[in-house]
Amino acid sequence: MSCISDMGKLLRKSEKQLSIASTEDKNLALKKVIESIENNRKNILESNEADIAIAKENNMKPSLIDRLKLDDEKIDSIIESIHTVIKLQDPIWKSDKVWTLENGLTISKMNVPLGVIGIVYESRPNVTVDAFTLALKSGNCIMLRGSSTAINSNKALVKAIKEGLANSPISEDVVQFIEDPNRDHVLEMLRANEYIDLIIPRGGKDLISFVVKNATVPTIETGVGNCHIFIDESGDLNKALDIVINAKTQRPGVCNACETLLVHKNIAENFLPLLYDKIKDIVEIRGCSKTRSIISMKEAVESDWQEEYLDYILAIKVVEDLNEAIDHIGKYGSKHSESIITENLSNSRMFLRKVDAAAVYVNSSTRFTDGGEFGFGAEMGISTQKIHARGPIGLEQLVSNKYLIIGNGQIRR
Ligand SMILES: NC(=O)C1=CN([C@@H]2O[C@H](COP(=O)(O)OP(=O)(O)OC[C@H]3O[C@@H](n4cnc5c(N)ncnc54)[C@H](OP(=O)(O)O)[C@@H]3O)[C@@H](O)[C@H]2O)C=CC1
Ligand SMILES: N[C@@H](CCC(=O)OP(=O)(O)O)C(=O)O
Repeated sequence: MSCISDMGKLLRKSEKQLSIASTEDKNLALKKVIESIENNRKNILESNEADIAIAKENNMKPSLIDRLKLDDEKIDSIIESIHTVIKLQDPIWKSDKVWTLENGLTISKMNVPLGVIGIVYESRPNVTVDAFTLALKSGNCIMLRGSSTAINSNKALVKAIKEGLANSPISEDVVQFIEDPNRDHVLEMLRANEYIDLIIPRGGKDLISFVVKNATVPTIETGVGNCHIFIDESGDLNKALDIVINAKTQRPGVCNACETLLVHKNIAENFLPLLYDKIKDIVEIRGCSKTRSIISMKEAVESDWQEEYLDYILAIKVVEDLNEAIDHIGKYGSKHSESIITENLSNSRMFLRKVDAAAVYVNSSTRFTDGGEFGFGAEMGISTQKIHARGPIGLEQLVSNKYLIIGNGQIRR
């Protein structure tokens, strides 16, 4: 028997218990997991050091090592996320829609768990805990398949989660982790309709296209982030500087970092030298011909507009106006996060309405597209598709519904 079907059976067995667990029991289980992460902190950090050492040997780039690395501060923030999810309202067995028909039937639309969720995710150990936490609070069991590059960290975190659950009213079987890095198991997950109700692929282009081609289990796709910032003619240049520097350099290895900057032609000569001065020592800049007529730099070619660098590289294009910026984003953007810097209300409205993306910003950094930042405690991924869930996937997106109809003998005529 394969590891997927073995795990699938355990998950299906635990599903019923978890789907009807009380909020108190789920919160208690999460508190026990927090205690256990604290108790396992040293082991988690040592295991992460092992992953980092291997990543360095394999020449993983620094921006991606930053994504993989855990330290005390990151463990504290993982724990903080669990605390936040504990405080959030339980989305299950809640209804915002109850009505009575003329024949006296009362119908309630109730939130219920999806069942078993499978997630395939990138080299980011915090996702192991975030995904488990959101799944548990929303009454869903979860099968975790993290990146092989984070295997030691993930094993240590799952050990801590299971130890916590063992001291709680919720079975430790509600979470299953695939330890074998063979990608054949991913394919098996994608087709395990008997055991998995929803797959969330969280990663790059190759993963998403592999999933789209092969999955028979329903999926919510997350997507790459080719995110833009457009500095409009009326943009406040001080705000623009802070926002661009934040969106490019705070964590360049993540999907909501800015990859291309679009600058209105009427402010390009003022703005570009200011920006260049601030970032030239840390960010490689590639520009269109108009940008290069203001500052000398490497030429941006067609592939630069398409690329998600996930690195200290920024492409810059000078545009005629708002419409050209919106068209460029429509052509090259990945429908993740897009921002306009403007003091012009009608341009900000136009941008908000016309740009088709999961998160559209005015005068702020694209880095805010994040479940934690949005107040969801954590995120299962950021959906860039429109069906069912769009943007950061939190508790509210991890539910299905069920209609409850209460009568007193009605029949249909
Ligand atoms: N919108 C969102 O929510 C998010 C988007 N992203 C995007 O993800 C990308 C970064 O992730 P990256 O580090 O490249 O992660 P990858 O896409 O390389 O890997 C993610 C996971 O998928 C697995 N995987 C990748 N390709 C395949 C395949 N063909 N078949 C089976 N399994 C596969 C990996 O396994 P293994 O590593 O073991 O080979 C890993 O577990 C960026 O583009 C980023 O923008 C990332 C996170 C969130
Ligand atoms: N929401 C996260 C980014 C999403 C994410 O995990 O992306 P990535 O680091 O590309 O795997 C954040 O703001 O840090």
